[in-house]
Amino acid sequence: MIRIGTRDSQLAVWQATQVKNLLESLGTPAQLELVKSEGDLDLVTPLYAMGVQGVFTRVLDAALLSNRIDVAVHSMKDVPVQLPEGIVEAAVLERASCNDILVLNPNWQAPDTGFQISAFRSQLSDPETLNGEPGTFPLTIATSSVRRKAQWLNRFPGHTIENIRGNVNTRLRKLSESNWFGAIFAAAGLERIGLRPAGSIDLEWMLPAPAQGAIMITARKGDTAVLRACSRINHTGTAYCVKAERDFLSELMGGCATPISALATIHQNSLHFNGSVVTPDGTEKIEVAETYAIDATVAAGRAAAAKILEKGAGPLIAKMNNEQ
Ligand SMILES: NCc1[nH]cc(CCC(=O)O)c1CC(=O)O
Repeated sequence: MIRIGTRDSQLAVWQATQVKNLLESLGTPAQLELVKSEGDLDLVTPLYAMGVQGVFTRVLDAALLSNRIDVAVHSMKDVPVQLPEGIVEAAVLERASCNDILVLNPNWQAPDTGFQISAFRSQLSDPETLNGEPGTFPLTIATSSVRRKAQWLNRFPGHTIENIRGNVNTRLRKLSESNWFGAIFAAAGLERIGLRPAGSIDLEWMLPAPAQGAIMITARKGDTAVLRACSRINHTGTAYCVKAERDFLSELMGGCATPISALATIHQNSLHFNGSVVTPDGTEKIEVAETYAIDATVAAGRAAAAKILEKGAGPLIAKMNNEQ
């Protein structure tokens, strides 16, 4: 019997249940153990200001190391690139949507100043930078992610960003009780639990967090039976992509508030890698877009990091870290 540790939010339990079902479909019985995390208990402090890595993962790490659970299931983007001593990656499930989406506030009051919501909608779903005048109306958008804030302000410099915290259910409620235009969410988080509101807009132009939309299973190092069972539900293509994205992040990372984005996808025999570094105020952005042969994937993330440093990302990251 494999004991699967998970946070107790609806999304976390859904993800852990996926793992349980997959393991059981291959003949390994499993049960869920629900654990509360600091990231869920403190709903006021923005994540980047909590000052530590792994606010969502630490409690599960402790439960693993003290043998109260056998595996932990995480949204992979919440897992620090450096795993604690004694804990290893056991498997990555096939990635769902990696997009960020804008959920519109159903109670937002349109101003009577000629703001064209339909025109703005088509700007938002346009993957390319627009010619015209993007987002000249000063909207307020909610997110507590410095990465989303940076990319939003880079595209819509006149907008205001408000902080919003909590699991997806809490954030949807806060949005509907606010006067904000909308809030940014990971598509995967809402879609998995059937909460993606009709009319939400996929932000194709916004580059996701490394490993967004992927589910990671961790286990104790050397726990051979558990690691073997998990390896059978690993999705190799996803594992390659998220490894490249997290290698890129770990090569560049200086502080936890650095808005670094990355997305790797596999097409036939190549791995396409897109990465960016944007200053938190949105004024400066450096991007890379590279294609690597699939057999070079082990090095793809580091190669892309070297490329973006060549393009001048180093001083930008250093400047942001100094502002912490
Ligand atoms: N940081 C919180 C978090 N961690 C994982 C998800 C959603 C699922 C995913 O991206 O894999 C979310 C919610 C969000 O960003 O809106």
